[in-house]
Amino acid sequence: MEMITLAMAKGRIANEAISLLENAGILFSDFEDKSRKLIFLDDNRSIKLIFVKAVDVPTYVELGAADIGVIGKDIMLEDPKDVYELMDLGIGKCKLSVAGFPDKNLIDRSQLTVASKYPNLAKEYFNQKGIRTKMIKLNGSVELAPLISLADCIVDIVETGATLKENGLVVLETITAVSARLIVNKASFAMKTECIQNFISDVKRGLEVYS
Ligand SMILES: Nc1ncnc2c1ncn2[C@@H]1O[C@H](COP(=O)(O)OP(=O)(O)OP(=O)(O)O)[C@@H](O)[C@H]1O
Ligand SMILES: O=P(O)(O)OC[C@H]1O[C@H](OP(=O)(O)OP(=O)(O)O)[C@H](O)[C@@H]1O
Repeated sequence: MEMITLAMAKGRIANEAISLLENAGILFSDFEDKSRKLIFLDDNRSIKLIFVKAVDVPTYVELGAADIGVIGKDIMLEDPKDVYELMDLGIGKCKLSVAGFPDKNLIDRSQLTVASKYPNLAKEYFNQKGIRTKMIKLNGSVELAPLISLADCIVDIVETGATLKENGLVVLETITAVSARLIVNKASFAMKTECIQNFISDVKRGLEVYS
């Protein structure tokens, strides 16, 4: 049988995705969360799991280095790629939000300095509201930016809200809900149709058990 290459990022999404695959009968018995290994085969040797950085997952899939990927919708919105987005996996749930100090009325402002890991998405969001932005692209600890007057507000992921709370910030606006998606390389979908369809049916079944 043909092998499918599946790309995902280590960390929170991988742990949930591997449990979901287990429910679908796709077992990665060799997988260890703490391992530094980057490639794992499933027990049936039909899926090759490769670990890449989250923002690189769509690139691997677009270029065909992976047939399938599991990736947060946030990453797809920030940097859309030419791939099929076939399924909402319902894991990695969080919200993309505008956050800042509770007393800031941002709606009245005509120009804002915004810090974010998602500069394209954030710029478009404020543009649609007629607010001009100076975007500051950060790669982590985004909540720090308003605290040290680097930005008026941030656009970032909020899950429990603990990071905002501990830093004296609040959600000012919710942009969109986010969850992990299954994306597929277009040529792979045409050439490995049966394999990929079988994988998707397994995952759908796994989702029913998982949820
Ligand atoms: N706190 C969170 N709760 C739930 N899902 C989250 C949370 N933070 C991020 N995510 C989702 O999980 C995906 C991967 O997040 P993760 O933190 O593992 O990646 P990253 O921060 O880009 O990676 P790295 O830690 O390597 O910089 C995000 O793109 C988003 O869809
Ligand atoms: O609402 P919460 O449950 O607190 O989760 C939100 C936090 O999780 C993510 O950060 P991550 O852990 O990826 O760290 P980072 O600062 O390196 O991006 C996100 O960027 C927020 O900072």
